[in-house]
Amino acid sequence: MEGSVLVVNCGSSSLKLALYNSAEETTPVIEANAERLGTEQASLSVSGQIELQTSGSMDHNAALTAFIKAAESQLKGLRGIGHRVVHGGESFIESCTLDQHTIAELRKVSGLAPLHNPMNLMGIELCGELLPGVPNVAVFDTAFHQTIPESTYLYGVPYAWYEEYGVRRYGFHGTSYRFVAAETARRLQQSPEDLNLIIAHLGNGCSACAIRQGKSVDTTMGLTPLEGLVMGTRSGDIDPGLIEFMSETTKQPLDDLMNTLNRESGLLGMSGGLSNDMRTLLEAESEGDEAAQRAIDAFCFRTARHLAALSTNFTHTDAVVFTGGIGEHAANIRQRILACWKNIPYRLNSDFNQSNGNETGRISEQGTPLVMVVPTDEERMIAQDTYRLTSDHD
Ligand SMILES: Nc1ncnc2c1ncn2[C@@H]1O[C@H](COP(=O)(O)OP(=O)(O)O)[C@@H](O)[C@H]1O
Ligand SMILES: CC(=O)OP(=O)(O)O
Ligand SMILES: [Mg+2]
Repeated sequence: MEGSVLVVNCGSSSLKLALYNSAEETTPVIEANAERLGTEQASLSVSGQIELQTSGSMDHNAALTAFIKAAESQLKGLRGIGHRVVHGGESFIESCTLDQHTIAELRKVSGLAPLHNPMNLMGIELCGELLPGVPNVAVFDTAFHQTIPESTYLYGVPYAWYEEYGVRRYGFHGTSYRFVAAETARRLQQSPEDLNLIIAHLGNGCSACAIRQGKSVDTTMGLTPLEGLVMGTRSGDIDPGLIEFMSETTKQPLDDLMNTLNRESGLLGMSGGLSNDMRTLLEAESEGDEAAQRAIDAFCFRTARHLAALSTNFTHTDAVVFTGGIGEHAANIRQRILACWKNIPYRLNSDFNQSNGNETGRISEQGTPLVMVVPTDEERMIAQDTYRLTSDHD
């Protein structure tokens, strides 16, 4: 398929941009990676044929604007722009092209992914302004989880809440799971239909997913990307009664409490405000910081507990796969998570683990249950869908 496609992947505090010149390309011609957005320590780095390096105070909008300006000549005559959209609600079950009507529909579910959908919509609008006339495509995190059965996606609440308000578990990071499941099968030289996988996507947002024969059957995130594992700034699972208790005790309004659960909890909150970033916490821990250790220990235990729970979906698990920034790079964290999972004899090969996987991505000893590291590539998936949904000729 002809023409170039730009991919805009807005995470909660990151922005990944990639420009592809054809649908068959596995590596983009230009890549940009912005991290720690919304803080004083934000940075934007680029690889490929443009010059751009910025750091300091920067948000998603400033990073995307700087990139589009710097890459102006390469972005001429784009075939399409693919956007990651985290929450598609019940209306969007697969990738689609965007127009005023679909954008208005998306706005309605924005409150269900407060750290993401508003940024995703900002990216769509900014591209419409700075790159007018180019078709925009939305690729949803929720789409891959459409195969989760009702018994798994329902909460133990009145059924009318689901029927009337769409209260159910949706699941996120689906584009990542779609890529990693296919890539794992390719590396194992097996068909995805022959594999039962548990994938842990550990980045700023963290979730895990049970994939049976290529299809998502269970995942840890829910109605919103707040449920499940301990994350960078998000609490993950809590007792819902905690909200009433804290509201009555501290007289904080609901908005403030939700803000704390989304933006000031997780690794950041548990480390007493030290950091939401695993690299910083590991460094602090190695220097004897007890708060960092406490946060990391809780992160590892909660992750192991959820991975073990997901394994109830299978009679046999073919592989546990780590992905996302932490999953792909933090050997120490992978080792500690598996050490917390005591009823299965996972045994890592320390050379494989330290090098983030052998040639196939294996990190466990041969002859022991298979554990792998498989780097995700959400951008490539988004590019593929964008090529498919836009035409060869304008
Ligand atoms: N070498 C590393 N060691 C430990 N943690 C890492 C490393 N590289 C990245 N990370 C962590 O990965 C997380 C970001 O993950 P990433 O998947 O890139 O983010 P996002 O969810 O925004 O896409 C941060 O906590 C960061 O500290
Ligand atoms: C859904 C989600 O948590 O995304 P991210 O990891 O990019 O924050
Ligand atoms: Mg991410």
